[in-house]
Amino acid sequence: MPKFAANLTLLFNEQAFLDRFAAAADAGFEGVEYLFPYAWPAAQLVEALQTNALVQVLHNLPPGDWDAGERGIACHPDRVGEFQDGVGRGIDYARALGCPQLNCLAGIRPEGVDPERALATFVDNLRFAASALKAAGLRLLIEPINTFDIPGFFLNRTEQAAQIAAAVGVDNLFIQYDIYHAQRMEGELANTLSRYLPMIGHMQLADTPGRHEPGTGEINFPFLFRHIDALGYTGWIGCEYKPIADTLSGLGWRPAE
Ligand SMILES: O=C(O)C(=O)CO
Repeated sequence: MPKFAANLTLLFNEQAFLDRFAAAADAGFEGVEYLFPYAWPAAQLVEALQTNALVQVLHNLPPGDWDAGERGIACHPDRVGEFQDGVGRGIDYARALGCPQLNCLAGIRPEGVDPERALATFVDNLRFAASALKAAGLRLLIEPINTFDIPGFFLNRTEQAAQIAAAVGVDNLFIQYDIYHAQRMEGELANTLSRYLPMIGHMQLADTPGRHEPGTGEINFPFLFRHIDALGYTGWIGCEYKPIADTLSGLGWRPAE
């Protein structure tokens, strides 16, 4: 049986970030994930986890300048030193938070960098990161992301991720399979899960269209959860969706009194 984690980047975002831990616990979650811990002292996050009896199941390595539109620098040949420094920072936080795995965002291939060079850079950076994480007892993840949400993102498909993981050739690199991204990019959810499950270290979910909660779009989650169960997946599934009520209220909708 998989375990569901609250993604605090997207859920409970009517509350200040540090208050979302209590909201997640009140909602019944036992695990949380979020994009980046780096804006907060690790001690504050540890307190939020411990106070609410939560475990941290995932966060990302530093992504470069997120506010400037960067979505990872792992495929950027001119940022290798910064990437390696980020690996150390990501490990420091993971150790403090008790987080067992880190996702490495591939990044958007820079203008003028050919795909082969971007791929070679990504593979080398993953090999460096996997070695450093292994020494810390951590797993490294790579996540295919759809090109509608992040045009130009370097990693988009499950088979591509599997080939990259094979090229890196380490035993602590796994795929972060986001059901939402996979549906938008390739479909074939059940068969892909069956084929790649041994390489999948973490899952995330949202429905599409809209990236809202299951049951609001085209994905048959009851079937998919039964399938994931039958495959024997016992890892975490991050609930990484925008509550549809938030979206509707932004459009002027009000719940019935
Ligand atoms: O955008 C996403 O789906 C992510 O999980 C980024 O880490």
